Amino acid sequence: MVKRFAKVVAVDGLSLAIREGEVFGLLGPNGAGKTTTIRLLLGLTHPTEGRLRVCGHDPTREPQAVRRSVGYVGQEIAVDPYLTARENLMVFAGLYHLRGDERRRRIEEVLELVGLAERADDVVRTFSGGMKKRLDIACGLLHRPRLLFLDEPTLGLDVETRRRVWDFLKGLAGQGLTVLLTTHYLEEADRLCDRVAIMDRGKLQAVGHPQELKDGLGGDVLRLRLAAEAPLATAVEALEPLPCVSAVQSIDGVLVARVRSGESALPQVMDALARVGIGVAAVSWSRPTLDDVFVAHTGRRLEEHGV
Ligand SMILES: Nc1ncnc2c1ncn2[C@@H]1O[C@H](COP(=O)(O)OP(=O)(O)OP(=O)(O)O)[C@@H](O)[C@H]1O
Repeated sequence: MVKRFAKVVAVDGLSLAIREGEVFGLLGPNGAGKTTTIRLLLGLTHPTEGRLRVCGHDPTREPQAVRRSVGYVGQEIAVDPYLTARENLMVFAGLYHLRGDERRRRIEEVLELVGLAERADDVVRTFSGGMKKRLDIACGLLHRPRLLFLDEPTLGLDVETRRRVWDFLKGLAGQGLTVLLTTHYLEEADRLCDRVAIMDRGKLQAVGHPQELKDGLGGDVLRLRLAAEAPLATAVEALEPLPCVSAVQSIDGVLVARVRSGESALPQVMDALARVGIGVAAVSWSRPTLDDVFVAHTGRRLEEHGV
């Protein structure tokens, strides 16, 4: 599938199949094409090339059928802070043409599901960030969708609240709902998603279970901060021929080398750098992270972290 805007190819040859009941994450930096992908799936914009199907329907030709089968929760909190949780849900129920007993039943059902039944008649202004997000999600679940789209579900939430939202989303998926979310938080992709697709500049770089993607790199990742003024290109050239180094890149001023074992490679790496007169200011190594997977595919980092 391709989506081209005037000057930008927002989605470039994306091919994906999401499985029923999984939490699937689209992971990538700003501008990677994640939101555009969700807008395509919702039928809010149409592909320039290619076709897609959502719950058996073509969003371009049957947008109503797609919208009946899916729920959408945007980046911004959509609920009105001056209404109660129940009043907010009444507004959304109106959008879905739910009336009378059916409306009352569904509202009770989603309030239970998101754990807000006891706060149903409190104004949203008094809710925590996580509670507001859960109410937002409740609005997206009122029409009992099979698939829920979440655009950056924990953007701007603190770490503790973020974890609580993850647990809650895992619980929903455990009950059979399929969840497709976008994120640029590595930890979110790692902890929450059954599978992730790493996107960059509209292109799919890798798809798989987070652990599988990390294991795919093999070995350890060695990070070296060189002494001031040391030429990174020379350092890369010095390490490339070493048998213990399977790949080496300079990323944001840090030398990143993939090695079988950090501990055994380190002396050889230090020797090779010393031979070309390069000093090392700091060293660390670890098992690969999803950031390393991103680096391996794009040559850039998704998240900042030091050595
Ligand atoms: N309506 C539009 N018109 C022109 N360009 C667009 C439009 N929508 C998106 N783009 C461009 O397409 C690219 C992908 O944008 P998109 O919003 O899908 O990325 P994203 O991964 O969701 O990023 P973010 O995390 O910032 O939301 C960007 O370069 C963006 O500027």
